[in-house]
Amino acid sequence: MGERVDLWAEIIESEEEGGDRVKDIPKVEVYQRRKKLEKSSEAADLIGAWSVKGTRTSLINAPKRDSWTRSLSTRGRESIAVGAYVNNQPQEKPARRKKPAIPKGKAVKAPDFKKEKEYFHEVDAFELLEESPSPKTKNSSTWTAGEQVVPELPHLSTRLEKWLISKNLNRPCGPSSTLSKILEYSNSTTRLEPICDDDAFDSLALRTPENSSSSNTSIFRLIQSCDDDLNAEDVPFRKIKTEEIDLEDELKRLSLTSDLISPHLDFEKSFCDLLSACGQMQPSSFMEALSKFCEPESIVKIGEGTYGEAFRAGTSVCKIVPIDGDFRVNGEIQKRADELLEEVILSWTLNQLRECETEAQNSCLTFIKTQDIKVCQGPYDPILIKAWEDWDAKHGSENDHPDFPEKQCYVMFVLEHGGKDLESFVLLNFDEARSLLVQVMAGLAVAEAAFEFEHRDLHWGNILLSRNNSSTQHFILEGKQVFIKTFGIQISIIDFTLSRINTGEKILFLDLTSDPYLFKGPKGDKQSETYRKMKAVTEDCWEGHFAQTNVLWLIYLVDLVLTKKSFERSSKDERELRSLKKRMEKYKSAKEAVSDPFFSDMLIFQIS
Ligand SMILES: Nc1ncnc2c1ncn2[C@@H]1O[C@H](COP(=O)(O)OP(=O)(O)OP(=O)(O)O)[C@@H](O)[C@H]1O
Repeated sequence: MGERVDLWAEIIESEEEGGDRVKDIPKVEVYQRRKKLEKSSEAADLIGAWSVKGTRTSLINAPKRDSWTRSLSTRGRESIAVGAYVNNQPQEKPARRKKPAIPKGKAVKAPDFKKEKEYFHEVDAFELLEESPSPKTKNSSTWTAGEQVVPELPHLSTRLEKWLISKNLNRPCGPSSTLSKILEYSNSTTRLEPICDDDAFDSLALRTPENSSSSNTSIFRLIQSCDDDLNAEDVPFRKIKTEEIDLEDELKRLSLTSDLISPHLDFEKSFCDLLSACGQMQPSSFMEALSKFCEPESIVKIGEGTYGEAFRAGTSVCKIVPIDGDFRVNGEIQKRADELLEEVILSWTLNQLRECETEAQNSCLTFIKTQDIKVCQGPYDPILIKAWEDWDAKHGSENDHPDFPEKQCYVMFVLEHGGKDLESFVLLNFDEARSLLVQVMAGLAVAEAAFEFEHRDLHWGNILLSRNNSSTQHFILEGKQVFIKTFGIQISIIDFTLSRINTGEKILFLDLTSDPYLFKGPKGDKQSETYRKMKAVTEDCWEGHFAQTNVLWLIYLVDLVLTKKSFERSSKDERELRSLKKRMEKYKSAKEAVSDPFFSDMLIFQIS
């Protein structure tokens, strides 16, 4: 147990002595959209304020990713709570910065903040002045949620947050429940309804624009259950519930152990939500998590990205992404729990497309299957380090050697093995090339129809291919059953970091305006040009739905097949590809492209 401290005394002391220091801390903005960071200036300042740990490099002196290829780093995933908006029209291109419409046919109820306001007034009145008489709260923040504005940030949370941030303390999630419960209250902008029903997580993972109701906005505020009989690990989602909090009691127990305190209230909440979304009460060790999928000794590294290291574990692939650390990894600021939470939700949402029930309106197998997601903690296991070093010796890693401290946290995505990426996959003939194009196009069309999905980063590293014995694949697009000729090729789309989706509850997207470097890739390079075209199409309104971005990536793909992939083909085949590309330029969505004559003899519509 850590040393006992008097929390209020420390808060007061830090506000009195360290006024400047507190001022230097980034202001806590609750439930507001994240401020954009210019990579060069503001981000650098922010990074400078953090402690940056020296990183070891790989064995082979491979070139590290340059700033352009590393450009994902400053992106902050943002989301819009669908329920907060009232525009119920089908989505057209919205005006710049206008909030997008919610899915069709959903009644929207504006959140009721009255109760919270009353509640916080009560909290403020609750002898806080008596307990902490001197310092004044200088900055009162503004909460925004949809169109609602609640102009008072509760006194309690403001001061606690500042103090905690200034302490930069560690935050093991589980035991700090006393504080996190209070934070939960302080940060909440939605009704404090219990979410102890069995469907709490189902509603998070399985809601679609078609079946969602606007009432369940509280699903992102899961609090861990403290039931003693729950196994700490792998708690089923239905066991997650809210607790009734006796605030008076909590305040009386505000003398906390210093090693159980979060550095950031919102951060703590995100981390807890992330754990909840992964069905955990606390992070697992790597071995605990990995041993469910394979003999740990058999683990081999198979690939790497800017953020993720991919390992084969049995028949699955584990992509490990470090999070929340205060030092850079591979030259990049580590992603935060809230960003990963969104990627987790996005992955589970896309998984729903794999369910091919009779009443399904949209279904396909094109997006990689997410089998499990776990939060892990600890340094890299020696087995993983060996696998990393073996790969480095063979391929020369662009990433840093994985030296992580005891408290490092990660998200581990357990995915189906999707095969080889398009960059290295050898297409044998025109039929295989057509199969690639039609499957990507149909998959995007299905995801557009189901979730207004846009991938936004469909370069050849994010399309995996494998061969199998089947000749067709089943899709359902807006209720229509379609069989697609595959010529024995199976496509899997991965990496949803930049993707935009409407889950029915929320619109999840990444504000790419915060990453100007993404649009500064080399002139004439197809991938860089595609980012620039996306920017033109969206007019930097990244939260909006512009299915045309999917078409831009399809055009990129046709270009790539024509210019970068060599396979057996005739000049007629090339002509067909070129005219497909031309026609594509007129389409506004992948759904429109389905009816292109290029694909007609590959699609077999089932007449019901
Ligand atoms: N399910 C999978 N099956 C096979 N290989 C995979 C799978 N997932 C990832 N990989 C391999 O790992 C590499 C890195 O994965 P991914 O692109 O998802 O990581 P990332 O860090 O998000 O990348 P980026 O740099 O684009 O952000 C891929 O290019 C691929 O080679």
